Amino acid sequence: MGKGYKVVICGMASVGKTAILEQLLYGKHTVGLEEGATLEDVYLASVETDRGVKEQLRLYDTAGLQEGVEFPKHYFSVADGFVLVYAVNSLESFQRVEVIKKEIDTIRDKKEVTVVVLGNKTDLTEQRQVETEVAQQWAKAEKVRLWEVTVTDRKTLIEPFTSLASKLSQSQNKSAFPLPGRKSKGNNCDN
Ligand SMILES: Nc1nc2c(ncn2[C@@H]2O[C@H](COP(=O)(O)OP(=O)(O)OP(=O)(O)O)[C@@H](O)[C@H]2O)c(=O)[nH]1
Repeated sequence: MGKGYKVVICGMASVGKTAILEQLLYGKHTVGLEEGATLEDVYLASVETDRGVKEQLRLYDTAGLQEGVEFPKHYFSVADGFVLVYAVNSLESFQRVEVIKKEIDTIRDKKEVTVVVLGNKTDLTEQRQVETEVAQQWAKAEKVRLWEVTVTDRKTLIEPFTSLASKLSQSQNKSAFPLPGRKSKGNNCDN
């Protein structure tokens, strides 16, 4: 078992942050049910990386951001990673993710953080306001990975969190004990 990582889930209100976590971890969210707005909840998850190692993630489900309210800065000091969530049926929620990503970039000089982006609610095809192509181009320019997902299909949620856990463990291993002066021969034993 590896060390734990703190991951903050953020985005506008009602994009499905809580639903994603409940569905991913317990497979039990029923879409469309009215839920109270989140203040902050912490979920503990054990996620398998692409190397087959289990990593502990502490997932902080944050309060949905309201119009004109900034993302609380104290999360920046605790987070090892971020999951930015928008809903594909809300252009405003995508624009909000763009803003949060810029804010995260301002702390990157001081700290290494991993960011992944989820475009949720793809089942609402008729209501789509954010095109896949536009979102993916933005993600490419920002050098982050973006997945379109829907809580109605739990399978879509697995890969983003596996990828996140893998990136977190890679980046921390990279920075934990650098070996000055040694060059990788491409086939080194690191496990
Ligand atoms: N159709 C559809 N509805 C979804 C999906 N994901 C979430 N919802 C619904 O959207 C509503 C809001 O979901 P929440 O998980 O409460 O959203 P949130 O982002 O945690 O909201 P706050 O706690 O206010 O920040 C709920 O009724 C969910 O069932 C989805 O993929 N498709």
